[in-house]
Amino acid sequence: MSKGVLLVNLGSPDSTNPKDVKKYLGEFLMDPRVIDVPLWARILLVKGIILNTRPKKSAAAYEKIWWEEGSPLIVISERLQQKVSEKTSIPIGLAMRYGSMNIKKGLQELHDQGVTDVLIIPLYPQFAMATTETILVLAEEIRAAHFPDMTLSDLPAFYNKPEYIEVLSKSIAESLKDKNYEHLLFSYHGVPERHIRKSDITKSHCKIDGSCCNTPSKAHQFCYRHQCLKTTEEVAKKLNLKEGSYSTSFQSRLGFDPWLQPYTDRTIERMGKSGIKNMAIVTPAFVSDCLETLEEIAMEGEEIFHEVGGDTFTTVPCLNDNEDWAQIVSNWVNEWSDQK
Ligand SMILES: C=CC1=C(C)c2cc3[nH]c(cc4nc(cc5[nH]c(cc1n2)c(C)c5CCC(=O)O)C(CCC(=O)O)=C4C)c(C)c3C=C
Ligand SMILES: [Fe+2]
Ligand SMILES: [Fe+2]
Repeated sequence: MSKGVLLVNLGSPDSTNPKDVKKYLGEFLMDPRVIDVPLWARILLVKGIILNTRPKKSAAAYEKIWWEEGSPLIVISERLQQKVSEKTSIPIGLAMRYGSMNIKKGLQELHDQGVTDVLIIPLYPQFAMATTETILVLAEEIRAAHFPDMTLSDLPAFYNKPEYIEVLSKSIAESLKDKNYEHLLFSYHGVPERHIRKSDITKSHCKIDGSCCNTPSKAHQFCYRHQCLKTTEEVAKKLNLKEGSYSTSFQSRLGFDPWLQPYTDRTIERMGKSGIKNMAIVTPAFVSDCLETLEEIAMEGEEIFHEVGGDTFTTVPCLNDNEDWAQIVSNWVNEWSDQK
């Protein structure tokens, strides 16, 4: 058995050209674990409605954050891959769930290096059907069809691992050390409430109310809401944040169904209106900065805050290729590769 690792992130379009953005969004939004409605309804919604209007708008947003080397999410993921490779002794591959750098290519590259035993690391701290689950299901389908002699295992969600909480807390503390802020908002990517109920393995625990996520349950192994709230709680403990000086919200909703609440844009607006002049925001559902952090939060979020009278709006960068973070991922890889 020869071991290797595949880091997997979400993906980005090949360029900011609306045609490339349309192709990418088509693949992403036709995923039944992202837009989880019957196929006919998904085709109607995605191909009939969303893809006729959204690609142009999204392309303009990507244009604002795109780097000379390409998509920030991909460039940052490549930098992390490089650092992890330097700290480990087995092949470290990188793939994206959607777009050109796909999982099949990633597994093929590892296969070509003689790897037969692969650890998949979904680059998401919290489990979600639309992220971790879709990666693992697709990877297994590809393995069965193209690499039958390979074995796959995966790193579970790390939302509450002490070493992750430690590095996240340290990076927040460092980026806010000279900043003046009255409130720290933890903004996570949202999901439709329906996704939480679907992922409930007990079929009865998740009520999406004030208490279910704080009541111990085996449902929490796959509950995105519980895991986001837990990440906030653990970081708040570590940083000694005072009750009331921080809160959690959910961003990036799409469509008309209820998504996890409170919504980030409305929370920012409410904070400005309530007289908060200086706020800071951190986005722990993302390990790499991307469209959703660089444009939706750092640009649009700041604009909303200023419109309602806010003064300073500080965004904490994601962990990206932070040395401590690369070291933690490398430690996870080394622990796994040292197992018999
Ligand atoms: C943190 C994990 C993510 C979850 C959960 C998630 C769910 C989810 N997303 C959409 C729709 C869109 N997301 C888009 C961008 C995007 N989403 C994530 C992560 C999660 N999504 C990332 C990292 C990114 C940025 C990619 C990049 O290239 O930088 C977009 C595209 C941009 C836009 O038009 O706004 C869409 C659309 C749904 C429906 C969903 C469902 C649970
Ligand atoms: Fe998303
Ligand atoms: Fe819950």
